[in-house]
Amino acid sequence: QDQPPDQARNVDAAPHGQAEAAARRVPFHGPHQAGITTPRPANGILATFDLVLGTLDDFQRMLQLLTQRAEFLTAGGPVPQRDPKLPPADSGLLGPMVSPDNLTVTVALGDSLFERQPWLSGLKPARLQRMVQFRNDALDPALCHGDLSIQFCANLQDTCLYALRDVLKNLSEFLVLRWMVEGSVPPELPGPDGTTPSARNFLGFRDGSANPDATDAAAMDRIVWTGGKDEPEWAHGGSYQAVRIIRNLVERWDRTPLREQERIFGRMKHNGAPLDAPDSSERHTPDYAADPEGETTPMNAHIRLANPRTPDSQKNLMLRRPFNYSRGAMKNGQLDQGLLFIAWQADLEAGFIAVQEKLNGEPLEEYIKPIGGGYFFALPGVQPGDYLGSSLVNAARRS
Ligand SMILES: C=CC1=C(C)c2cc3[nH]c(cc4nc(cc5[nH]c(cc1n2)c(C)c5CCC(=O)O)C(CCC(=O)O)=C4C)c(C)c3C=C
Ligand SMILES: [Fe+2]
Repeated sequence: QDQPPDQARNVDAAPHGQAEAAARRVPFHGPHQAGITTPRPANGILATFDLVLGTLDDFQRMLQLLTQRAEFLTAGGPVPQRDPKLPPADSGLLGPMVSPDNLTVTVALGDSLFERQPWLSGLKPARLQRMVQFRNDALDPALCHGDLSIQFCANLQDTCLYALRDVLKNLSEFLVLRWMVEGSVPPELPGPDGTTPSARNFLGFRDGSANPDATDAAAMDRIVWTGGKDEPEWAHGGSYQAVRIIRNLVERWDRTPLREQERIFGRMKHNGAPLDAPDSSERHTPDYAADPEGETTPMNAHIRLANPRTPDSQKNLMLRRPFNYSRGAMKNGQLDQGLLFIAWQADLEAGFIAVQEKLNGEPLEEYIKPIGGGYFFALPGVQPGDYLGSSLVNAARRS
């Protein structure tokens, strides 16, 4: 239903005909948090925070407040009007009526929180650890780690920024912003043949072609959601988040022959098809068994290293949900562009870490430079009336 433009700025700000998109909601409540297997909208922010907490009560209060703000932001509604002698209730970025705009707010905890807070001792998810440097990394400490990560995704970047500012304002007592990266992806829209091509990254290749099907609940239970006796009971239904800020050396890439670019990824640039079936489509499954020496798809091609498609490599699957970022120019005159890589998995070691170890030394390294990121654990989902992380707080009270 149309909103008057002066009442709903994120409807007003949307391109003509997009008002319906601004009114769309992604349910906040459920067995798992939204923003992981839900469709990726065009914009995202990954922000991490250091927490200022004295006691477990503070932690509980912080989680309750964060849940309340996320409930409001993802559902939308009128902004309370206050006495003008007081600061306004919000930033005003979206006007007096906030539209949900497909916003998701996904909350995850970092290793440092569990290591520092005595009342969380013994409750850390089994695979959560501090990200260490891989061989091609040039990590900037100011862009790494954090006690808490919040991923904001929405149709419009204004909506993500509004949500971030709302959280900063309402939780200023507990949260200190550590670093953040804003990203975007071209909208994934069905083409003339009815199929939906994956968005392209800043190296010009389709990204996401071989992702597992996020609508397949059984596959997600296996690949994305934590469970099983290895993990503490409170953590069931969560997911490990691997975040990497990966610069793309785009000037060097743009001077690289097309054939070489395609051999580096193992896919055709124009349609994303694997090299062994160049006229097929990005959804075609490559047949590496028919190419044991790597004559068609080099053995060190990115996709072949990342997923050799053997029975054994099934355990290394993950769900990638990245955004492109562009942050203007660097002092040396190069573009500051790259991939805000975000991957979700049930087992961080078998997923991201094992795959990154296989990718170490790949030819793509000449064109990319990881500069930051961290590992986090997304809390299980929340039901109405409850708050995010209540299972952890209850476990901490029992221990
Ligand atoms: C450790 C995990 C991975 C990192 C880091 C990574 C970085 C990275 N990837 C691209 C571009 C593409 N990646 C593609 C496929 C792909 N990548 C990973 C993992 C990491 N990538 C996996 C598991 C896969 C799927 C492999 C498969 O199952 O066949 C592709 C091909 C299209 C697709 O399936 O998405 C591209 C293109 C960049 C640019 C990058 C760092 C900047
Ligand atoms: Fe990749």
